[in-house]
Amino acid sequence: MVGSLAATLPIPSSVWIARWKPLLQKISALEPELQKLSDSDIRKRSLALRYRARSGEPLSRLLVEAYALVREAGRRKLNMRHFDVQILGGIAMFHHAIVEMQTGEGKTLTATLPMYLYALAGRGCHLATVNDYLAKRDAEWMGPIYELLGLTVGVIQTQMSQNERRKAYAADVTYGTAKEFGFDFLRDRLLLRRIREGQTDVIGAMLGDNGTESGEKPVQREPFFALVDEADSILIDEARTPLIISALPTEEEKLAVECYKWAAKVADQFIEDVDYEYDHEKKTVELTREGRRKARALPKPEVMASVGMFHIYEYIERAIKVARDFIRDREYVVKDGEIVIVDEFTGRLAEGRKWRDGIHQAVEAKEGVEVTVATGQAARITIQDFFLRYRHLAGMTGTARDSAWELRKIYKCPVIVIPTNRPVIRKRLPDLVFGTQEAKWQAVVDEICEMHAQGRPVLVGTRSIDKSEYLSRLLTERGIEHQVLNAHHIEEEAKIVAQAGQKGRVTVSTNMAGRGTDIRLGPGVAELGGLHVICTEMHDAARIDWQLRGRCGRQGDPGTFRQFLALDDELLLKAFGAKKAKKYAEIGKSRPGLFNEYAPIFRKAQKIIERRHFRERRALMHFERERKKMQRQMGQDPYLDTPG
Ligand SMILES: Nc1ncnc2c1ncn2[C@@H]1O[C@H](COP(=O)(O)OP(=O)(O)OP(=O)(O)O)[C@@H](O)[C@H]1O
Repeated sequence: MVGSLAATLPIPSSVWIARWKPLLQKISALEPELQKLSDSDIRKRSLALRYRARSGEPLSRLLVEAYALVREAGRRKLNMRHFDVQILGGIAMFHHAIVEMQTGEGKTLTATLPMYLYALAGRGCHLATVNDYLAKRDAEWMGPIYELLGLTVGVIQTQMSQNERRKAYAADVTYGTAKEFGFDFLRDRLLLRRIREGQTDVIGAMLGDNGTESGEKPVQREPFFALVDEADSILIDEARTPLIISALPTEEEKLAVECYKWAAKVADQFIEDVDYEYDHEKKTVELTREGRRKARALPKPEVMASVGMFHIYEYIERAIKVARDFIRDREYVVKDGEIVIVDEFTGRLAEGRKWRDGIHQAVEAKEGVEVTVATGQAARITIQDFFLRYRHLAGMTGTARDSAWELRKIYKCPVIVIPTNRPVIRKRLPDLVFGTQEAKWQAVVDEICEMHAQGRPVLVGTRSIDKSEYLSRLLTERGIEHQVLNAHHIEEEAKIVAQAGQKGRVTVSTNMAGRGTDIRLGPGVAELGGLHVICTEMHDAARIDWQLRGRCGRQGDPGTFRQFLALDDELLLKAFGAKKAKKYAEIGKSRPGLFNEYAPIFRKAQKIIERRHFRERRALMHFERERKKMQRQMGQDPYLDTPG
């Protein structure tokens, strides 16, 4: 049994690494012997290990030989021999750590080590990625390693049927998104309840055939080992909204749909400070007496006669809030007649996710797409609960240090920082603070032009799709050829990002578009200074800023990055509220030039928001915990009997 490192006090990464060095030496010592073996002998050695694991030998005793075999398989099949630092990362993940390895250090290859070792137990291992494309790419890329070692690989893709999923889960290792793993768990849970409630073949169930009359069976096995890629994104950023499967609408819910639609239509008739008041910090809308009067007077469809005025006020307030705060192509996109949330942290499309408290429906009504009902959840689970169900959990990411406390506290996973294979020579150019947005964007364009003239590739990160497009227009005006990525077409964008290191390339992207794709420098680019990354705004979390900055200077390449800021950036409004933000904006307008002396306030603002988000996540966890406790006492299933 593996001891959990998190049970002990935080121990510096360097101490752990020093402890694991002897293991690394033993793994390396096996190399000459393994290199002499034929492919079929390698497989035999692997199958012998599998036999020992399945006979109950602790996996920790098999680690040295297992990792040596995986290293040899990587060398033979992919021409990539796991670097020593990758072996150390693999050891750490075996011990339930979230490892921090910088961009381009080869996390995909590192993952094969713990995946293989845990897979030997024959109980299934899941590698959770952030999107379908990466799941497929990584499974295909790493497949030859597992195959040589006699293990099978499965991939889960969103559009797959239940049968295809079951097959993929039956493989020794399964790659898929965290979201699909979570939804499959919920669907299985619903199915098992149907089976239990007798809507199924009773004799079949008695024989242990967990299936319905139509032959349906759960797709997943008992959760055993999960390795989470981009662990901070998945375990922290995405953990703020639970995964939800909706139930069929009731009459009441159909009426609610009418109310959403009506409110969306009338929202623009309400005027700020006359009909309603807006609190910038809390982001709440409250109708004034005047506003309420207007709401009562407005004509309404007949069916709404049975809806109380108090509820109608709420529908209107929500519709106004959505009209102001939820901007298309920033907070969300409309894709195939559905609202898809753009993750506010990562700029990535969070398909399948929904805002809570009727906000999602209000946005649907605003965009005129089909309004899905808010209540009637059939099943739900939070990301925290889902991953905590695994017996063994580990993760990897480029940026975990800042979240170490939270990861340790919530997931019981220590964060271990793995040194880079080669020294990092990435350089930070001094931050620049401008008075206004206009001045900032002009300076961004100037810097792009300057770098472009030198032939250096430039990657520009923006916080939202509309800002990417705005910058794109400015660049077109200046005659600079460029590519814009906004996480709409993940696969194509990954290909474009892969080219972002070629001479003279300019790539504008919301922070995370094309994430997980390696940016290799084109010929002659290293001599010019490597890739230059421009960050046009600071994010709500420092971690996200580092994800973007880390895209230059990979694997010891040269590279630079610079942070651009403006005194009217949204970050300040979000952190300090309207009054203080206005003060800064006015200072910004008072004179031309730079305001670099204000640079520290941006980090301060970021810290305020980070703390606020953390409190929100903690509150969600607390609420879920209490709810589950209560439901268990009532004999209910906390994942299925969810209150609306
Ligand atoms: N041991 C190795 N030997 C040779 N090349 C390697 C090795 N490990 C990784 N690489 C190469 O390094 C590159 C980066 O790998 P990978 O995309 O897995 O990085 P990453 O750490 O996941 O980065 P990101 O943070 O962008 O996801 C790949 O092109 C891969 O081929």
